[in-house]
Amino acid sequence: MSNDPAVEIRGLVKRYGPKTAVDGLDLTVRRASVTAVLGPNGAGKTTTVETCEGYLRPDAGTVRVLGLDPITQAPALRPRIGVMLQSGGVYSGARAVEMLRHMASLYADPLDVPALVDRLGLGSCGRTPYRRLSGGQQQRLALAMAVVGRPELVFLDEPTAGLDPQARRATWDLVRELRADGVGVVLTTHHMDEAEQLADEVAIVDAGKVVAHGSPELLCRGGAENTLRFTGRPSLDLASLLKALPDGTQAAELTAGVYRVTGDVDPQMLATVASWCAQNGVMPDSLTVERHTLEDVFLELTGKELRA
Ligand SMILES: Nc1ncnc2c1ncn2[C@@H]1O[C@H](COP(=O)(O)OP(=O)(O)OP(=O)(O)O)[C@@H](O)[C@H]1O
Repeated sequence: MSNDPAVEIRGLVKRYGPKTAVDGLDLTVRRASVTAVLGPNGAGKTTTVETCEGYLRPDAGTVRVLGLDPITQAPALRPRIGVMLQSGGVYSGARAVEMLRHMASLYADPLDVPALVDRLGLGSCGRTPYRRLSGGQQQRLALAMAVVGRPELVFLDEPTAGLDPQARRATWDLVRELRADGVGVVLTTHHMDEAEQLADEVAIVDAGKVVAHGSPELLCRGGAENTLRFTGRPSLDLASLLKALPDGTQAAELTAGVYRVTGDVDPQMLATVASWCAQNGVMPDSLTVERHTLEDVFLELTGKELRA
């Protein structure tokens, strides 16, 4: 398999009239990995993904998908990618399984349609016209259509929005299998747990730019300091504790006997605090490490106000 990136975006700009939806965005997506694109409403995620899919022409910058230009080399690219749109993109009168079979027939080496129908729980609605499917069934059919051709790369726009927990799990399992089979997956989501569960890389987009990019672990470690809390007797001498800890660490007594230490919380810090407690005859009733979640990092980077 090629080591070239699955997607390479440099300086992408996309405007709708006076509105700049994407504003100089850079992003590289590796092959055989799952990249989650997160961002507030209107951040430019769908616009970016649709540019990669060849539905939108960039106003500036370059986009390469599997090494190809999605606009000028669309005929070569289309058979190699799978696309699941937010709106489904399926003819409304078509029956679910017929549609999927038709899609499969367009590819040289498609997945087994009955097995896929079974996987995604679409068996009972196989003869139902698309417009009569429930929202969740439409989502699952759109996902099946995106993957049936065994693409090298799939774009999934909010694949689990509105799905029940079972369908969500089935979708996650399918995404993990795609990655294991060497498929690159780019998904947009508003579910932080989905990104934490599935993504090898997370790109946080705000106001048309990538404001953070890395593994969920890296973002949670680097984006914000973590916290250690412990309880002991009131009025401990925190100045002496801070002397034992690295520069930049902070400590506070939140309420009588409840302490918070903020900084680079690692095993060494934990050991230092425990040893300081031992030297000072303090028996902590509790000692907990509070890690920042992806949601904390997301809110820190993109703010807490609602977007228009
Ligand atoms: N066809 C269009 N015409 C005019 N403005 C548009 C069009 N499509 C998107 N926009 C605007 O561009 C900006 C980015 O939209 P986009 O759909 O890419 O955001 P998003 O990050 O996918 O949002 P969401 O999370 O709500 O799906 C928004 O301000 C949106 O209103």
